[in-house]
Amino acid sequence: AVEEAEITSDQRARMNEFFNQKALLGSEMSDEDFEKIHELGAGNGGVVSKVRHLKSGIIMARKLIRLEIKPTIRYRIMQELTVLHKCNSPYIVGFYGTFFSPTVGEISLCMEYMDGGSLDLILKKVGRIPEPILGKITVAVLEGLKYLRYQQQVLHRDVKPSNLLVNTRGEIKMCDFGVSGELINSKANTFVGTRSYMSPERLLGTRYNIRSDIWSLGLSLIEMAIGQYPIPPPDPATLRENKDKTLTAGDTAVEDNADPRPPMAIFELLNYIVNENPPSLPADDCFSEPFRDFVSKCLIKDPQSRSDIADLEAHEFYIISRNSDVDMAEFVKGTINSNC
Ligand SMILES: O=c1[nH]ccc2cc(O[C@H]3CCNC3)c(Cl)cc12
Repeated sequence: AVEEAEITSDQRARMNEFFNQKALLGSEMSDEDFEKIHELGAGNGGVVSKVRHLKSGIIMARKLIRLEIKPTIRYRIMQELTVLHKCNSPYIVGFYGTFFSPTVGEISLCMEYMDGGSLDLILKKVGRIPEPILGKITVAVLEGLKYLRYQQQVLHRDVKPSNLLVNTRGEIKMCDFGVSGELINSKANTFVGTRSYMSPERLLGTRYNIRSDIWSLGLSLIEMAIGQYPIPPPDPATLRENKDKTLTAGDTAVEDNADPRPPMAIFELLNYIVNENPPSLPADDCFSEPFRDFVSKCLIKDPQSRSDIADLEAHEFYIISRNSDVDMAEFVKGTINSNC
């Protein structure tokens, strides 16, 4: 078995702080208990807003899940979501509770608010994320996956930059993992978007396991390192151009990294993932050899040969990143729009 993740006293203190907040909530929450502040993001079958819980004053992120489903299915989803009360880890976004709003016919998921937002939005702003920061993100995701798999017996199933959240305390947490079987089924045929972080074996319909989440981590790391979705591999010219474009003081958002090619049609893309070589970090100077090797071990196409969590936690890049002194809080503060 994998030893229970040791967490620092500081992390333990923050988790207790969250539990104390949660205790203020008392009974079942409902629609009229909240005041909407503004929208945070959308995706994975729901819209997420920054809200204030009026009685307690707690600021939360509220995800509204709109599903045209029978009450029996909805009831089962609500039951399965209560598992989230048990998911308490420094690497998993905190969960306040869930409730159903009959008026709007939606399930609400109330979660810890992360004031740095999701990494896809940060990536759009800064262009590319520096390797030392990606090292800390790697540690958080591996610890989070380990916690979900060995303490809660669930797989994430949707690792990607938009499901990785950060805050100005320097914390990195995962959200939107597949905890409810019913919710997974009811969203199964609602694939939207033009990109896939799914592993080749998952696209081929084979059983899903932890190594599929490892593939998604590898793909996400390359995307955050080079500043664009890495399939099909961008040509070296575009990469060089993106390298020069980083956020300078006072800049507004860097326009999307200019990949001149039209996006691949989704079938062509999925076909490419299954049949072509996996993406890799470009061999140019700005990525360390340990980082490149780590990512290549995550993106081995054969799931049997791909590294699993234990292999990766023994990898040089992980050990360097675990021990590195990176000011994540400063990085996140630097990405928050000063003019908003
Ligand atoms: O602060 C948050 N706390 C919890 C959850 C959450 C989810 C968010 O975006 C969704 C939509 C795309 N993926 C995740 C965003 Cl943008 C923020 C939060």
